Amino acid sequence: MLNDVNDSRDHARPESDDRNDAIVDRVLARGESERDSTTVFRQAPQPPSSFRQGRAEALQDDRHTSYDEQVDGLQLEREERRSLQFVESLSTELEDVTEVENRQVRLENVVLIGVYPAGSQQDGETSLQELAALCETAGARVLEGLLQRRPYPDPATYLGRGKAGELAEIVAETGADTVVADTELAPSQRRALEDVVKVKVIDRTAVILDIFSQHAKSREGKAQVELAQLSYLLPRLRGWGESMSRQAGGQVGSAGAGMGSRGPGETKIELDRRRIHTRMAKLRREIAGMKTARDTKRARRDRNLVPAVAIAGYTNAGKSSLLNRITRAGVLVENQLFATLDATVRRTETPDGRPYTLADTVGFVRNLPHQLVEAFRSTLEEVADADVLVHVVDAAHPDPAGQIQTVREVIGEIDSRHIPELIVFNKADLIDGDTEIALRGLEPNSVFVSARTGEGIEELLDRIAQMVPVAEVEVDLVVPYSRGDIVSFLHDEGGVLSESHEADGTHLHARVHPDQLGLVEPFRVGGAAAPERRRPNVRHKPNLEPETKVERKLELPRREQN
Ligand SMILES: Nc1nc2c(ncn2[C@@H]2O[C@H](COP(=O)(O)OP(=O)(O)OP(=O)(O)O)[C@@H](O)[C@H]2O)c(=O)[nH]1
Ligand SMILES: [Mg+2]
Repeated sequence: MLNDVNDSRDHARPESDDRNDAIVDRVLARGESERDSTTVFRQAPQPPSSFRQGRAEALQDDRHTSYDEQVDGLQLEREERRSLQFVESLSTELEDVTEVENRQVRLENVVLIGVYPAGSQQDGETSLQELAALCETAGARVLEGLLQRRPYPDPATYLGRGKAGELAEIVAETGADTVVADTELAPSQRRALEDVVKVKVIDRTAVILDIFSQHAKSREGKAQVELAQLSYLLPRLRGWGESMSRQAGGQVGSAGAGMGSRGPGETKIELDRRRIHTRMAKLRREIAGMKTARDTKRARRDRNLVPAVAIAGYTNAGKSSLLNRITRAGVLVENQLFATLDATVRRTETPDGRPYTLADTVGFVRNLPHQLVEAFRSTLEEVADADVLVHVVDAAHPDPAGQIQTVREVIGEIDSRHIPELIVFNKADLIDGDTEIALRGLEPNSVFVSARTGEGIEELLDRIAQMVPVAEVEVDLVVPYSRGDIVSFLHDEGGVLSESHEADGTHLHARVHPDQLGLVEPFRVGGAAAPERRRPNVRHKPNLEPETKVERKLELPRREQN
């Protein structure tokens, strides 16, 4: 776990204050000279607690989480995760401050790199900010971010030759031990870049896989992540072991081996391909088995005709917070990317008392590794099988349109574009009027809410209620000619499927809302109800209290009889 054994740079580092000053100086100097195509947006690292605040876009400060705290049943898990982050020293073991400094728990200090084509600097920066948030979520500390403007990445070293040399200097200056590229690197690019910068090089996909492997809790989630990691590693087997052992000094396979190498770590990497294939096949079988159990559960829900609403959206948009706000479910809320990996399903009701299920789901992210989409397909089925998608968007994010597009792409990948979608802009407490107008222009039918303040939640619930399909019952009726009011009522409500006029009255085959069953009951023939089916809720009137509704229906025939 301790890296002082292997890494001589640690010993050579100045005291942290000096180090900060040096980095501040360098960043400022670079900012002034605005060296050609390299942008450095990263500020100097500060002490861990404040380091997180007000920077990487996906992360906000944690000061206001108290309302989550009250309802969150998973504080323990949260504490456990927090303890993984920013562990600076083993202060209980050693008294001497300087020694403590040197005996850092292995925690990566990373430098980020990205390449963007001319004209998309903003995109490049947003993406790099997000990569910073991802790295921090994985437990690393981000020292610097470099962007190079190039029409396309260098096929050999990703960054151009010259920039790669500059990167090597920065890595040496900052004492970084890992470089993270904002892309999916080809295995050969990674090796070539490692040879230049002399430290471990990983890519965005490896970071995301690492977060998933740290956060996976359920058996199914763990199996899915391992499968995704193995399929990512397979084409990268050659050369990986060699560069890893160079970096980690031969330490392999432990949780301390760092980002990109946890989970099925380096010991597994050394397995030959065939054994990896065997393992993958086994995982696939296991996942398929677990999927059957999940399907059964869902089928049971289906039989009860409880409509399903899935909360989908970009990672960190506030999906779990919304679920908590709506159902007081106690779902883990974290100012972290991919806090949620297992779908949580809760039962709740519309304001007029119709039950539906509400599922929290895994967040999406740009360039979500396709191995993960593949592996999480069964979890994503919670989305695919939903009757309504509540698509949560972080209103305060710099690029909400990009997030919406990314989420819709993934929704498309799992063949779910046909599901009615409600766009919900969350974190309304953080935006000003102009932003709201712009967002309304982007998505005119959207709802604005704040899971934090509760603003807009009632409107959201009404809108969901309008979209939740109504379970309907098909009935056969013989209505005496004296009760033409019933026949016209059914016609008005649009539920008549067939109608014929016989000697004993009007024979009707009709679909009725369960609330109307009492009304038609006296005229039903054939006993048992025909199978129920769902259809879109076109007739539902959300403002009607249940009592009023029943009254109205009972009154209607009587009144019109006379
Ligand atoms: N200001 C503000 N912050 C919010 C609001 N809703 C959620 N947050 C914060 O946003 C962060 C992410 O919230 P989560 O509910 O974990 O987001 P998520 O979409 O479930 O994220 P993943 O599970 O990681 O995909 C947390 O720090 C929340 O406290 C809101 O309405 N206003
Ligand atoms: Mg969540």
